[in-house]
Amino acid sequence: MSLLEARQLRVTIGDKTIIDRLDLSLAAGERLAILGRNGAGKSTLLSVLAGLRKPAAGAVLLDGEDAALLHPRQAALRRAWLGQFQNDPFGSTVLETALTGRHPHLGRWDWESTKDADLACSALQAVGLAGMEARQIHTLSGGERQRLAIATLLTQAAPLYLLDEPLSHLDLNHQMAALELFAGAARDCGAGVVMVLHDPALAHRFCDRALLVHGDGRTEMGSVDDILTAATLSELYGYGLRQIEDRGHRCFIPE
Ligand SMILES: Nc1ncnc2c1ncn2[C@@H]1O[C@H](COP(=O)(O)OP(=O)(O)OP(=O)(O)O)[C@@H](O)[C@H]1O
Repeated sequence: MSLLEARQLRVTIGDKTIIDRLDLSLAAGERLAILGRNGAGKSTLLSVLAGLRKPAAGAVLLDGEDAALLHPRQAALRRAWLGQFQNDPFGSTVLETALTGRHPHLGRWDWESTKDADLACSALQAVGLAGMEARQIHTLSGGERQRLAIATLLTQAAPLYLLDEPLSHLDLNHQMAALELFAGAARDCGAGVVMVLHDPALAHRFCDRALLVHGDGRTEMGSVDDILTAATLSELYGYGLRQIEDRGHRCFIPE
């Protein structure tokens, strides 16, 4: 069964259709990149795929069940969603924040267990935040806050990750580390990963398939080898690109 399925999906913002008749299916271990211009509707589509926003038509299935019918807790056990912005209205430590990833797994009156704390600590270690557990989140740098958001997602340990610009605020080293982490989750644990990316070279390197969102209802999907080409991307972004291959990796240089 697919971790994620979209059937004849239509997504609108006001009276504008941004996605029309989209069918997609994501199996365990698969990684899909979503690319498109600013404002094309990538975040809106991702929130529909997460079951956080209703489609205008069609359906989203999470592990075979209609996302619209799932209780938020059930949805959170099936998918972990990384939004573009982190809201921190209250003071909290790094460890407390990472532990919120366990909340969908706990009963109404349960406290987090030692096992939950161990999971959170190993996720913090995986993103290079070990030793910062007691720090207040307001004291973190932008990149550290983004890595904490990723650690919180890993602590949630859902079978499907929906990531909206997971590389925001990250330097090159941490960008590669974050992408390697999700590649490992897909390879070793069979996690499905859908990520909105702005770098087609990283999408080619770290994903199996790509979905191009044109912003007027049209979408194109295919294997990264087939669809991430200078021709398709030049049209997508409205800017001429040249393609370079190096040791199996594909790069795109603006003309
Ligand atoms: N509630 C709203 N009211 C009016 N316009 C909206 C609303 N929500 C989104 N939009 C508009 O819909 C369009 C799509 O937004 P979305 O955030 O999905 O784009 P995106 O492809 O993720 O862009 P970016 O690459 O800049 O993050 C944008 O033009 C945005 O301004």
